[in-house]
Amino acid sequence: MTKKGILLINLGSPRSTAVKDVKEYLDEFLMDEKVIDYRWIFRALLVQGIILKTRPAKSAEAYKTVWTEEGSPLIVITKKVQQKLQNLVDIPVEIGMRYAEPSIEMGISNLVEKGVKQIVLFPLYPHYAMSTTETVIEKAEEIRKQKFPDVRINYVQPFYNRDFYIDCLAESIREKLPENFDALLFSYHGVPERHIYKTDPTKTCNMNDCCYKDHHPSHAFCYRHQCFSTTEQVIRKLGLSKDKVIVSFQSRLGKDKWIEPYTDHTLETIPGKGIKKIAVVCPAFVSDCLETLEEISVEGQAQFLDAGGKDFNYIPCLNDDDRWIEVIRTLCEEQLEQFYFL
Ligand SMILES: C=CC1=C(C)c2cc3[nH]c(cc4nc(cc5[nH]c(cc1n2)c(C)c5CCC(=O)O)C(CCC(=O)O)=C4C)c(C)c3C=C
Ligand SMILES: [Fe+2]
Ligand SMILES: [Fe+2]
Repeated sequence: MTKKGILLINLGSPRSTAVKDVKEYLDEFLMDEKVIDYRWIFRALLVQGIILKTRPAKSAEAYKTVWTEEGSPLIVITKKVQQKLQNLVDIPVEIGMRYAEPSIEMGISNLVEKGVKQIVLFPLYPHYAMSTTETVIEKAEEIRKQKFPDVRINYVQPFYNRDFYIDCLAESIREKLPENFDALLFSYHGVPERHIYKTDPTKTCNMNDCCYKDHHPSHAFCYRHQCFSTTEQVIRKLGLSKDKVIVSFQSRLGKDKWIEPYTDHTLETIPGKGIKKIAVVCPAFVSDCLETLEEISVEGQAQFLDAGGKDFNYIPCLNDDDRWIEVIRTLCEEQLEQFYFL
């Protein structure tokens, strides 16, 4: 029988917190045309001519605040997930990162060395975005065609609307919710608004009245829609009323308009509206990383408290929670079964 394997893909982190390593990482990341979708010359002018002059030093300082003895939290957590999943399944499990190392090519190559010919590749993002799921699949296909043409890959699809994932996320939030809170903030990673129009074939998403309200399958490519949909499903499971819930989008970069509302603006304005005690969860991320541990737990908390907030509770990502590992296993098994129909 053809040997199968699983490849878990996450975003990736710099090799170390040295400014040169952060610069190399940001160069690869931001020169990806699915992330900064300008014509090459304009992307190079912006990234190499402007962003890489100052951002690496600033980001390196931020990375230092979250870095662990074993390395970047994102990579350390992804390795733990790999180990736990490996204990549950009897086929090889490897990891790969879209940027920096271990690369997607290394991940595929490690599986191929173990005799694997059919790979289930799992981009570890609940929601579809051009800058995440799409770039992972494109990169993996490029590598497969060039270096491993006799290998087949099945891709795990975005899972933001799968019941068993929503159950798992809702339970992990329920366990960490403080007894008293004025609001639960769902802060998702943002994307430039333009990306939504590029990837939503229906072009129906009106930002002021996001297509998430329609729950129509043809809107599945609207990232903002998917984030609101996740929130709606989770709060239904938690039995929370909508007036206790806020959605916002974090981590914007550059001068373009990103999807709104922005998390930093939200954290600075809600204390003035009487919302003083909050819990914050970041469901666009399945592993804690710079954007959750530093931008939200440290910077975001400071913004909220400076604006008059009193109590800030960060709810961790799913990380290596056993229930999440089960979700991963189920999603991978669905794709493994698909090989039998080929
Ligand atoms: C969760 C999904 C993510 C989306 C969507 C996303 C889009 C996106 N990101 C940038 C720019 C940066 N993101 C950075 C870090 C970062 N981003 C994600 C995830 C998504 N990004 C993660 C998990 C991380 C953390 C990586 C880690 O090592 O912990 C960074 C680097 C850090 C910094 O300098 O701030 C940048 C830059 C853009 C432009 C974008 C969509 C177009
Ligand atoms: Fe939408
Ligand atoms: Fe990002």
